[in-house]
Amino acid sequence: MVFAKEDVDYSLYLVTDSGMLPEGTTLCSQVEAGLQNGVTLVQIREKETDTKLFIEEALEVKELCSKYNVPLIINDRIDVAMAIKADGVHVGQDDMPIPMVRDLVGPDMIIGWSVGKVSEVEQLAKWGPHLVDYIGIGTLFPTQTKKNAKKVPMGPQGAIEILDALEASNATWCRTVGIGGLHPDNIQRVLYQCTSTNGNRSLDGISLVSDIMASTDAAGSTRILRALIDNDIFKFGNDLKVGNNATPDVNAIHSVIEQVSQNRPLVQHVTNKVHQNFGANVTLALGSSPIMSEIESEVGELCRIPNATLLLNTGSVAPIEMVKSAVHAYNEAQRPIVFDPVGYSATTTRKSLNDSLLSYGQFSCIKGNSSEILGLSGLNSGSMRGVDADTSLNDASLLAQATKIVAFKFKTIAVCTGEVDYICDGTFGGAFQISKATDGASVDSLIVYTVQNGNIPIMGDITASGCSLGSTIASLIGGLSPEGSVFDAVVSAVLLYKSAGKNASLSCEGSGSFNVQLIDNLYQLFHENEPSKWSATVQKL
Ligand SMILES: Cc1ncc(COP(=O)(O)OP(=O)(O)O)c(N)n1
Ligand SMILES: Cc1ncsc1CCOP(=O)(O)O
Ligand SMILES: [Mg+2]
Repeated sequence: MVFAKEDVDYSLYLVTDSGMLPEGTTLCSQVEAGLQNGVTLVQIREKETDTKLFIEEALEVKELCSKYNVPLIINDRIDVAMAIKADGVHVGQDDMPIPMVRDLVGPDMIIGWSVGKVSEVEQLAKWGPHLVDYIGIGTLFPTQTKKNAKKVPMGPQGAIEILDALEASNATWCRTVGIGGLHPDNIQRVLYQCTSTNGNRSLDGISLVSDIMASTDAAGSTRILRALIDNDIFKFGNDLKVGNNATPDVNAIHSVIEQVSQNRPLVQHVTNKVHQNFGANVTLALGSSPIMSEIESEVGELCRIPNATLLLNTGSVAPIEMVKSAVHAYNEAQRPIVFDPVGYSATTTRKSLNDSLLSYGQFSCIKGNSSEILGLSGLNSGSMRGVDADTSLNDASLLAQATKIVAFKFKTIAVCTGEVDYICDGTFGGAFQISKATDGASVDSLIVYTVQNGNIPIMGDITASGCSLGSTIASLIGGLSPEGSVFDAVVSAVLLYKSAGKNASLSCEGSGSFNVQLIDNLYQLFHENEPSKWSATVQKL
């Protein structure tokens, strides 16, 4: 044992598989390319290899690892690990029980365990610090590498539950890596989102097989992974800076509207049928260009148009593959997405659809009614009648807490709508730190803002009024110049929408003319750009 357990660097953990080597490469050439370019830990995982060959290969890889001063872990085969004096072993839930493994390998060898459930964390905490040294949390995303994987991919939210369980059981010694379907397009998002709710813990690294082992340029692939982990390239989310979280003043709001007027964003709507026409008119009233496109092959072009923004309203009937392509394209182009999880938890179908999209992308803003935000926060499974909010849940402190949880869990700006709107910025400026999470900044330390303008019950008498707040937020975020503040844009959008709604409610004659007057008022308030005259108010809770 050359490595002190506490010094092991888990940040880029390569697991091997000779079954996927590209022509002209070998197990050793791929591992060495990884080691030369930033792999910090290696596991030999050769499911199809006979013992004799396994040992020969393990000894060769051991020599390479020693050359680069990187520890070597053996998968499944405790006997081989002991025979070749590897630095550690990795076992899963169906392999040899951990206490037996520790008895065999002694106190110094690193033991890794695959974990996918909170109960497994509770078990490792009961065993105490001398049994499991690190866990592989997964399967995070779908993967072709692990044959007959029993577990449904857990996504970042599943990993957060595991990190929370480690904190709850005070298993401070146990290091963590995520595994399963990890590639350059998702690792920064995973590292960013996967933090414990108390802000103390994030993943210590990522573990992967195919991205390096199946690569025709393993050196180049490793360099990309390394740069992403080290945050040298910052690639996910949007290219807009997040504000300092002070309550936006009239000047800040004026500036947001001015930027939108100048930049005239394209707002791609993937939304439900009821919202399509009204949402397009709201977008036009705000000096922006709507496009109600659900054509998969054009999202790549649309997201690259300057100031393009995606409003994703999951009441949509667009095919899930199209929606995923759109999320992927906008994330890759670093353009904002506003996510409206319509009817979250109203049915199991909607819940799993929304959960799968949420695990698939990074969203600049998540906007929902009280039932949707409560459901997403996990504080309430969301008693929803259809897609309308359950107004019996309008307890201010509960809604504020739910808004904070959603903001923190998804590292987004969360908006919970109702008579009072709650807004919370949980983005931490887009930064992530391996192992350090948010340095103790927790759900509880987030600030919630409320936007009020009295009750406007007629808002509920027209269709798509909630969905069109989504269009408004998307226009204002999308219209920002690079130095603009996303938080200011979200608050401005909520203030603008509530002020226009109030004005329209005072002058209309019924729901029909309210519909028209809401658009008129949005148009007038936007083009006048005198936020000091707006009737809605924002304050820190
Ligand atoms: C780092 C890491 N995490 C998880 C696994 C999976 O182990 P297991 O569940 O035993 O499955 P197999 O790898 O044996 O198929 C791993 N190997 N490494
Ligand atoms: C071994 C293992 N355990 C859970 S997923 C997985 C395979 C990960 O492979 P890839 O990085 O190619 O998705
Ligand atoms: Mg195993």
